[in-house]
Amino acid sequence: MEPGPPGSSRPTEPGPCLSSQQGADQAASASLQSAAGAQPGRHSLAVAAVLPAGGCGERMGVPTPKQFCPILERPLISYTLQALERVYWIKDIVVAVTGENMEVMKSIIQKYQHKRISLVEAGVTRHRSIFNGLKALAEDQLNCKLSKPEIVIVHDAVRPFVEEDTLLKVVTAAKKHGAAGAIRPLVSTVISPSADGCLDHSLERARHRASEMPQAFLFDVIYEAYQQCSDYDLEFGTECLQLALKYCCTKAKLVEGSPDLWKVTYKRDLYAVESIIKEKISQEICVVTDIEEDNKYVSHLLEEVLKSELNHVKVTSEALCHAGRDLQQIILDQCYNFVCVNVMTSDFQETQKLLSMLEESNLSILYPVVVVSVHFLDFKLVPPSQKMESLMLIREFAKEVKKRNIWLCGLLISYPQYVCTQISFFFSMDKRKNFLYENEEKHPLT
Ligand SMILES: Nc1ccn([C@@H]2O[C@H](COP(=O)(O)OP(=O)(O)OP(=O)(O)O)[C@@H](O)[C@H]2O)c(=O)n1
Ligand SMILES: O=C(CO)[C@H](O)[C@H](O)COP(=O)(O)O
Repeated sequence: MEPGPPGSSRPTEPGPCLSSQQGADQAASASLQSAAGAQPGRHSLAVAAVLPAGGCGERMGVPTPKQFCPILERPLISYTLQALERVYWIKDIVVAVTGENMEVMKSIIQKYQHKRISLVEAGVTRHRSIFNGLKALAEDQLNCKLSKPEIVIVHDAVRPFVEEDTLLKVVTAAKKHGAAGAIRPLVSTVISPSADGCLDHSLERARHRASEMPQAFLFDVIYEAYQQCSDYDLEFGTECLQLALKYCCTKAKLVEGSPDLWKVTYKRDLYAVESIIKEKISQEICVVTDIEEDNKYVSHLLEEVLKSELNHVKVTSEALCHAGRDLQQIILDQCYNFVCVNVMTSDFQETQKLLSMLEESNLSILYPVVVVSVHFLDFKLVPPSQKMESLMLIREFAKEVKKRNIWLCGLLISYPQYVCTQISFFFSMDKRKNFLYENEEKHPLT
């Protein structure tokens, strides 16, 4: 393991930023994006990623290496893999893991259905792990199913919140400059102690930056740098961009990254990751209904109420008709919260259709999906036995789909009063996070 500087920690507050990318870089980025968009799967620039995941997480102080620590019951590395594999123009993702954890990693890939992943044996330091990943991508490897990319992204397995936009920026800049990396402003000032433990000198904070990940390189540049670098570099180095500079005279372009790019290092970082994930999956609600005019009106009303009450949440409404093509897109885009309206039918048909679509999509393999099934009944006309039946029916569905990580709750609304009732109900949607994760036992079934 590479030694880190004593007492180092990640920045927690934003500071002064470097100016944004030059116009030329933006134009190059746009052209990469449009090429990718215009020709999915036939993108001319071959891009692969190497993920070092062979550390033991000493600073975290828990027996499980941090990349395998569970966040909402799913290992941290699975979130990072998801973030990368969603970017379709990344062709291969090579993950370096220790022999000891190889089987664990394989089972994670299988369980969460990760795609385009190849595994290599990690080295004893991060640089050695990265080098092993690069070797697997180099074309001189015999019997290798991987092919040499033009650009390689290097990204730590323990930085789960990398966005496509950032990846695109570093890849575009690497194509132009040979190397590129994400940076963040420093929060604390960096000082140099002398041998007697006293201050030798202090660096001017505004002139320095924290180097984060992802980084990207022309493959030939970084592979050459790793082949040439000394054992000392491999043992104690912490900066890939520096290797490209030192051994290939390639000056990396520095790209401003987002605050979420920090490296999970200490135990408290796991709590931060969990909060961010909960926040992210609470940001969108889709109101689903069928094509009946009445239902359209109701869903529109719900949408309006939700929008006005939850102004930080994106609210969409979709019809469940014609095999729900639009809805399928919403599911593909990973919305995890649904309100399903059943007005005309008394047997939760719409909800059942939605549940089938969700189950087919495998969305809930990655995160819990919440479905609120709203059912309008005119209680004056409906006998109590039918009310009970409806309640029992949805309770049974709920039990069944819970096994597949779908949280279903039902809301029976007396039709003549439904407008008032729905308003009070949607106030409580704001509490989705707490409702989901903290009050598991109180899962309401109205
Ligand atoms: N021999 C190693 C050491 C580290 N890494 C990986 O490099 C990334 C960043 O390293 P770091 O945060 O230092 O991870 P650890 O070495 O696991 O942590 P610590 O330094 O606290 O022991 C992590 O994804 C880690 O798994 C690796 O692939 N091979
Ligand atoms: O942030 C970095 C980017 O250059 C570090 O090099 C990288 O994450 C290594 O971490 P560590 O030194 O803790 O192994």
